[in-house]
This record gives sequence, C-alpha cells and structure tokens, in this order.
Amino acid sequence: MYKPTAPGTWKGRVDAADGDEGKRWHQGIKLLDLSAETEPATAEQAVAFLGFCCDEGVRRNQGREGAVQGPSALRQAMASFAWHLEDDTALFDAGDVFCTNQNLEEAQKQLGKKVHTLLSNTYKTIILGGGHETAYGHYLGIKQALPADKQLGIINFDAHFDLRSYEKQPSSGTPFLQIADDMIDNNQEFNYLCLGIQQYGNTQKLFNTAASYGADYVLAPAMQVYNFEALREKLQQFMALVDVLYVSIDLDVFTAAYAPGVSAPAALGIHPEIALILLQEIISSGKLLTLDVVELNPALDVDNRTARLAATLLYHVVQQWSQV
Ligand SMILES: N=CN[C@@H](CCC(=O)O)C(=O)O
Ligand SMILES: [Mn+2]
Ligand SMILES: [Mn+2]
Repeated sequence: MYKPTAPGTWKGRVDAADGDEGKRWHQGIKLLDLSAETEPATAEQAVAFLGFCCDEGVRRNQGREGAVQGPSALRQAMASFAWHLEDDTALFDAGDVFCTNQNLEEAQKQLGKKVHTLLSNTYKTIILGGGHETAYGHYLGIKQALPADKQLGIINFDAHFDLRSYEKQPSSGTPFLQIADDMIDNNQEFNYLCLGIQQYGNTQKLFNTAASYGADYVLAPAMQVYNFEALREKLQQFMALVDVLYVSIDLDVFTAAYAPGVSAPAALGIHPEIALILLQEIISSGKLLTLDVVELNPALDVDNRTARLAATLLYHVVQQWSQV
C-alpha cells in the first residue's frame, strides 16, 4: 500500500547552459523512502510531499472518480518550477500511499502512519490527494504526532462541509465528522473553520450538523479580496484559539473556470487570489503543522488548468513555509 517515488519521476525542462542558476524543482527535490527500516533524518525547515492515490471515498460518495491520479498530475505540474529555495535540502518527495481493493479504511490507516513518521521527524508535510477522504487518514497521523496539550485547529478551503454521517460507511463527504467525533471522544476541542462554503451545495442537514459541532464558516460570495480585512480578522481570531493548524484545500472551492478538474465544480466559486493571501496569513502565524490539496481529478481537467493552479498555490506555500 506504500511505494517510494521512483527515480526519474520528477522530470522537466533543463537549462543546462545556466548551470546551478538554471535549477528547477525536479533537479533539486530529494526522494525519501518511508518503507526503509531506518527513520528519515530530522529536517527542521524541509517540506515533504506524500501522495494519497485514492478516490474510493469519492466513489462511495457518488462522485466522479479520477482523483486517484491526483498525486501524479500534481508532481508533473510542479516539476519545472524554478528553484528559489535557500536550502539545497528543502524539498522531499516521500512517495505514495495507495488504496487497494476498495479498502479505504486500511488506506487511511496507512496514510496516518506515514504522516506520523514525517511529522515526528519535523518535516513540514504536504499531502497530495486523493479525494477528500485524504483528510481522515491525514488526521490519524496528526493525532499520533501531536502532544496531548496542543490544541489543533482545522481550516478547510471547501465548497462543502464534508460533515456527512459515516454511520453506513466513510467517504469523501464524511472526513470532518469522523475527525470531530474522534476529537470529542478524546476530550479534545473540535475547532473547524470552513472557507468558501456554497449554500446551494450543502443541505440544511449539513448546516445543522456544522452548527451543532460549533463549526465556523464563510460563504463563498464573501470570500473576496475587497473583503480581506474582515476575513483576516476572522482568521486571526480562529488561529488565536489553537496551537497548531491543519489546512485542507479542496480544489472544488475555486470557480470552475480556474478549477474544472474536480468531481463537483463550482460555477461561482472563489477566486484563487483570496485563497493565496489567506494562506500567506496562515503561514505567517507560524502555526501551520501540515497541509493537503485534494479532489484534483486529472481526467476532468482542461489543459491541466486545475493541476497548475494547485501546483502554483503549493509553490507559494513551499516558498514561504520553508522560511518560517
Ligand atoms: N467531498 C465532498 N463532496 C461533496 C459532493 C457534492 C456533490 O457531489 O454535489 C459532498 O459530499 O457534499
Ligand atoms: Mn471536500
Ligand atoms: Mn468540496
């Protein structure tokens, strides 16, 4: 269920005549094998990618399958980025966790183990999804790595709450209710902020669930650059309540013109610019522990537009995060 990334996977443009000054991500990224007996070296300022090749949750949630190819498309979209990182050992690829035989629950456990390994070795972790079922596996690793006295906050850029009942089965629509119940069972506070919620995309039942769990949210129409001061205030208030942050970016939060390659596109979603400046605010807090980008479906993408958007957001995240 786990495979390290094969050498040669990261490939792209080479500006050989420019020597070191022509360096790109595919030439600088280091491969990390989490199946090895030995623990990976601790890396203070390093960012590590880990793929979750899974859309079983999307299938169970009646969505359009294809997010299993997300990690591969994201790597390709990031490969030729110019290298502007200060440290030569700032960027790692820790391979992929796979979902086999539709066994989502086991795949999430395996993802949790790898996330735990990365976090406990102080890597700044970025999970490349996968459907939004990525979030529950991601959380299992955060839970293992986080000291009991540290309060976790979850910020989800998403058109959807993903707080559906998992009584029948977990899916891509249930991860944050699974997390909420687990945190409450463990006497932890569930601090959840959703940014970009579409009223039409969430039933009254979901708004009621959000209210009963104390989840906070901003509706998509309010997620505007001209509203930045109010959004920053809300974000700062949320971040002040917690010690560390898990940020999830569901690409269906963005307008379909920017992000057509998702299971549930949004005709009037948010503009990428507002997400970018809020992400900058989050990283500046120094509280970001781990992040994921989910729901990229390359089979539905148009000229890799969604993959390029996700990759570009990750470029800026890595650039800033590797310096805080
Ligand atoms: N990951 C979550 N997906 C949405 C799908 C909505 C839709 O297909 O319209 C949800 O369950 O709410
Ligand atoms: Mn989602
Ligand atoms: Mn969504």
